[in-house]
Amino acid sequence: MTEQHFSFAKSIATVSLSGTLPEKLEAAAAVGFDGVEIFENDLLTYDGSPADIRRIAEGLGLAITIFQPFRDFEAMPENIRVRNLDRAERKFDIMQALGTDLVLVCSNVQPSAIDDDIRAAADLAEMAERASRRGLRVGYEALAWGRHVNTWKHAWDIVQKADHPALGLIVDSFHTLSINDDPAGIADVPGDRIFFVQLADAPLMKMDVLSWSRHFRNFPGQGELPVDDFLRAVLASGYRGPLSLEIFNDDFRTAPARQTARDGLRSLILSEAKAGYGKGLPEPPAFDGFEFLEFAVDEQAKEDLAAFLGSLGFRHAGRHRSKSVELYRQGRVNLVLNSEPDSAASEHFQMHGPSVCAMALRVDDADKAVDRAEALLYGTWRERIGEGERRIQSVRAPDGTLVYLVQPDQSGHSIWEDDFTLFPETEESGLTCIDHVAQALPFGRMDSFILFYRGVFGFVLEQLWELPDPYGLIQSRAIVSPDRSVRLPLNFSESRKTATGRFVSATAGAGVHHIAFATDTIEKTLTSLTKADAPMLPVPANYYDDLAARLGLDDDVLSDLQRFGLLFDRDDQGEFSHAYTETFEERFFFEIVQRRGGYQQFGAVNAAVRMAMQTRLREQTQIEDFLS
Ligand SMILES: O=C(O)c1ccc(O)c(O)c1
Ligand SMILES: [Mg+2]
Repeated sequence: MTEQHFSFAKSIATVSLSGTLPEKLEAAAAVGFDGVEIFENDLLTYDGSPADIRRIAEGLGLAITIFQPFRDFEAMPENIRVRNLDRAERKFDIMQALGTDLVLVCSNVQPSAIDDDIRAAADLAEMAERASRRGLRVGYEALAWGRHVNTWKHAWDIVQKADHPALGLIVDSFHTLSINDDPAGIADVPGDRIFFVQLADAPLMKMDVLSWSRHFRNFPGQGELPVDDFLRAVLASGYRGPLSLEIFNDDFRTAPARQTARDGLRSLILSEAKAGYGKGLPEPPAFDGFEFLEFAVDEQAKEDLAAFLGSLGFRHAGRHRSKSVELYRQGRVNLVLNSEPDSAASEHFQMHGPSVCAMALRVDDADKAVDRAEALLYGTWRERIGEGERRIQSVRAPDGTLVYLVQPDQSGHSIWEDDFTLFPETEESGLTCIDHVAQALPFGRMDSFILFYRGVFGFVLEQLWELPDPYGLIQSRAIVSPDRSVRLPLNFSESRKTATGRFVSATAGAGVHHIAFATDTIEKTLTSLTKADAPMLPVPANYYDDLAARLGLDDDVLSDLQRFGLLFDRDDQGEFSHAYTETFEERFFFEIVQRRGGYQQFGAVNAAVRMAMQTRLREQTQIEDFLS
């Protein structure tokens, strides 16, 4: 085995998972972790002995990698110093019962702590000496909010001053990266003097670092800290101990433990591979937009949706050779309506009603992408196919929906030519391709989806938006392929009454809640949609007054926008005009967009208007239904 293939032991702190202590251990073991950090609080609230935990862990094949934290120890006034050393001896007893040899001492946060590195070093040396007599070791970690010690370098200085073989350094990516401290120098610490490595990411937020750390950490790859740079520096030191996830996160505390644990292991596999270790991963594929979207429908929904799509200029372009599957097409947009009984689509329909059950992306190499998904523990799926039909590979997104990967075939045929009877072309309304597909996620699932799209596909995370719905806030964040041919805004809401919240309840889970089609001639497109009686969402006149004031638009530009019912946005890069349809059966809707210049956003400034209009229409319909 070459050095590059060295695989690190993978560990997770019990604080990262929900449940009782045995439940946490079971979840960690079930998904394949090698070890766990026992967080003292989880032990205190467990009504068994440390020896019981040791037995459970052993039975599950889990090592106890560390016991933590031991707080407010070093450089205290003399009377407390003696008490602290006694306290340490009691914790050593627990460690021996647990069967772990390492304890984490985090830097003192007490106001009474003395600012004296020599005292701190002497105290830690004394603790390490006592630990070593019992075959135990002590690791010292700088908390970002430590009273006097808050950088890895300062902690390392003290460890060097203490100069005891049973005392080493512990580094934690969050504490270093949250205060913008440079991890590069960790590469120069001798690897065997680093006793333990903790990894955590976090979204960038403006708040005090203690609250940020205690509530918003997430797994590497889910946040915005440069954890990869941190890990590269740490591994350059020669460290070969465990990599351990230590995540304090309010959502993780409530989410099912196995689901969280599996994401954690994925995140470690990914981090290790990016640092050049472990089994390695195939590169993500290159993308070329959406090949199709598939809707799960029954006979009635198929008829209604086909009529809706017809008003948007889609033509019935083909029928599957062996299944009850219809193709609607315009430009490069392919929409598939699947009512085949006994299929993945019908299963989706049973659970979620009429909705998008699969998304297909064009890639250069589907096999490679599926291999990468499998290496990251994601499910894959191959549907039964008829004679001579193309087998399309797919991976399962965190909500269970399929993401198909379509690569160019050697024959030069498209999947449509291979699997469908195609009908002659007719007139269209100028839609060219799918611009973006927006999804509504159940609350608390954003991190899982981000890890999936970033990890498997190498997508890039965009800015977070807070969109005011009439009944609550919606958080929205797009994730896009590096070439931007695939754009996926992801929305979630704490309130069940917002458009996103209602969608999640109505469809029993995550799903596509709108699909945006691109056009190069939006006014012509809207003219033909109006002629076809497409149910477009009206825009209130107030919107245009505000737009005029905000962007200083010419009167004739403004009156054109208003005439076609267009929303508008502009940034340094370019301009964006867009319009929405009404909602199909309270479920999903469509958007028509035109980008000009280098505009890359999604018109988030206009989302509030859209949601207010949707709410009004919905309430109107409810009243009419009630009266009729
Ligand atoms: O938030 C804390 O107190 C805390 C404790 C132990 C750690 O290892 C840590 O990173 C943070
Ligand atoms: Mg830590």
